Amino acid sequence: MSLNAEAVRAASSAFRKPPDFHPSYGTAGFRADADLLASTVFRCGLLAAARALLLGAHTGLMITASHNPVVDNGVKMVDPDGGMMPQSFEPVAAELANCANDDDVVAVLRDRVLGAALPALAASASASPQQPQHLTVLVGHDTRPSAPQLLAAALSGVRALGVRAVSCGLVTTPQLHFLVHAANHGSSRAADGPAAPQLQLYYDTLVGAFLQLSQRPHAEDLNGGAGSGAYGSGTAERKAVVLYVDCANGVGAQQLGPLVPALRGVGIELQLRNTGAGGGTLNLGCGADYVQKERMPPSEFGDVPAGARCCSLDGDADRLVYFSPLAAAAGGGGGGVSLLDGDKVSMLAAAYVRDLMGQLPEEALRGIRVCCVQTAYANGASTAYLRDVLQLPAVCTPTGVKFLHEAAHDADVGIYFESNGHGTVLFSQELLKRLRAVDSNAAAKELLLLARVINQTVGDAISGILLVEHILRRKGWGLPEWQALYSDLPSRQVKLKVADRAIITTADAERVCVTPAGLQDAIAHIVQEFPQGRAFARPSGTEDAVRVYAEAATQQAADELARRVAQVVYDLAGGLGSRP
Ligand SMILES: CC(=O)N[C@H]1[C@@H](OP(=O)(O)O)O[C@H](CO)[C@@H](O)[C@@H]1O
Ligand SMILES: [Mg+2]
Repeated sequence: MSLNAEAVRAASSAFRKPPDFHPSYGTAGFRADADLLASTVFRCGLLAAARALLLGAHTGLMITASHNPVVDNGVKMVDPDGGMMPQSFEPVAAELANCANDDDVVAVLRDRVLGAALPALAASASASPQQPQHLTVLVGHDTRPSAPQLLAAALSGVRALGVRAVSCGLVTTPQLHFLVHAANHGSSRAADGPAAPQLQLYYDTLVGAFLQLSQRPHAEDLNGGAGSGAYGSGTAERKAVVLYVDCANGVGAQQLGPLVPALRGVGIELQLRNTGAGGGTLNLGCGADYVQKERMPPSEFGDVPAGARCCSLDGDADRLVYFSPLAAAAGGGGGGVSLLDGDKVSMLAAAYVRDLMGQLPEEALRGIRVCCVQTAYANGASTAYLRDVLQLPAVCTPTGVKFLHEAAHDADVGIYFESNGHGTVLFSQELLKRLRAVDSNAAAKELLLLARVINQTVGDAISGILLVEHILRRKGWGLPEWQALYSDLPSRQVKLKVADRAIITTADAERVCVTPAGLQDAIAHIVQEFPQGRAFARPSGTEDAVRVYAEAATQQAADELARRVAQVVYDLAGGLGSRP
């Protein structure tokens, strides 16, 4: 087998890179204004096909810009295990995306991507599974209007290397990751690759395990079931719970569809809002990012009563936050929300997993490590709860799921969530083996089912809803009891523009600025004026902006701390526009 340079060159010529566009592989892949992206997505198609060839396995591509505005789009690569492409491959991905012309595309692909592997591929037997026609790249996309055009670019890139391209159509990002994993593992692995995506397997796995958990005897409620939860006190008689779901006018609306009847059968009534049917715009005034950052109920929630149980997904349904609308102030001013963000989901999951692990026999636990992974954005109160109450080890990584996921993999139970609601719980193969060996133990059985409810490839809002609802039901809790696990420290996030955000470099999981000179000293100097103060600044990996985070003892102090830190960033890092 050799690279058909002519086929690549010819296909590439239909997807020219705009000369002034210099894409970089950011926190979650390439993202930009959708009009700029056709060449990038085409080249990611080449790259996903090349990775399939290099690894002799099916790979994936997801076209989405997640929580970003509808005019943006983006592309993320999925590896055969359903995880993200390794970070070591990012520089060459960026190099390929930045090639100025078709000849350079061919050269980078041949020399830098396939280079070392081509002789081995050529030497492989003719019927080998590495033959391109036996390998598939699964391509999914979200609801953005630019999706069809970018999908065509992706398919063309994959096919230029002779690899099969299969469109999965409209799917959530976590579903695409799941499908890629399923295509490479277990009974669904077809010799010729998956001809059609197996979404049914996704629902059967997650929802099937959730329903099994729901049927388990309720007498095992871990806290005796004394909460205010709509599930009642753990007795057989349960009231139905209503969960209002903000789908961000994104792909989650359609993909939650199959859950509605399934969950109704076990007393959970999903009320889907912002499904796109009402003409709303993707992520505009709605979605997990909006609710988490603005602390306001999303659009289409005007009639939802104060105190109701609500959650919010982002545009590609890999983030989840819960919330409850607060009563509007007298005089009509809109009430905010009582927010249960990714940190709260993480602590709920950690507390629950810890309880279950405590019920396992000694032999199952020997040498097993449970760990929680957070970023610098995690509320300080959650980190303190983890350390002082749960007494679980905590790891802090840079922003971006790729970092958290990797760190979580180092433990046997790795619980990771970003504050914005992106995360999951990973179980090691060793722990699953031990649990199977003691599966007459009720807690072991429950952990095994949880490992199926929880998407093991990537953070997943659908899977997150099932996890949270299961834990609340088991504990007999409503949102107030969950919220009371710990009280968040008041915090504020702001962003500002600078001439070149790359001049800000950081260390210590982004909690310290290394450059420009003097910035860290200035931030440290300001922070010490604020009781319980903590603040940091870092360049965004998805937007042309610098983000500033601050927390302090009062909201007013957190706001002031964020403003003061934004001012020194503006002064020392080339701020644009008016000074904060
Ligand atoms: C503060 C914040 O929410 N940052 C987000 C945002 O990254 P930035 O690098 O901060 O732009 O988008 C990422 C991708 O969705 C997400 O992983 C991350 O948590
Ligand atoms: Mg997302």
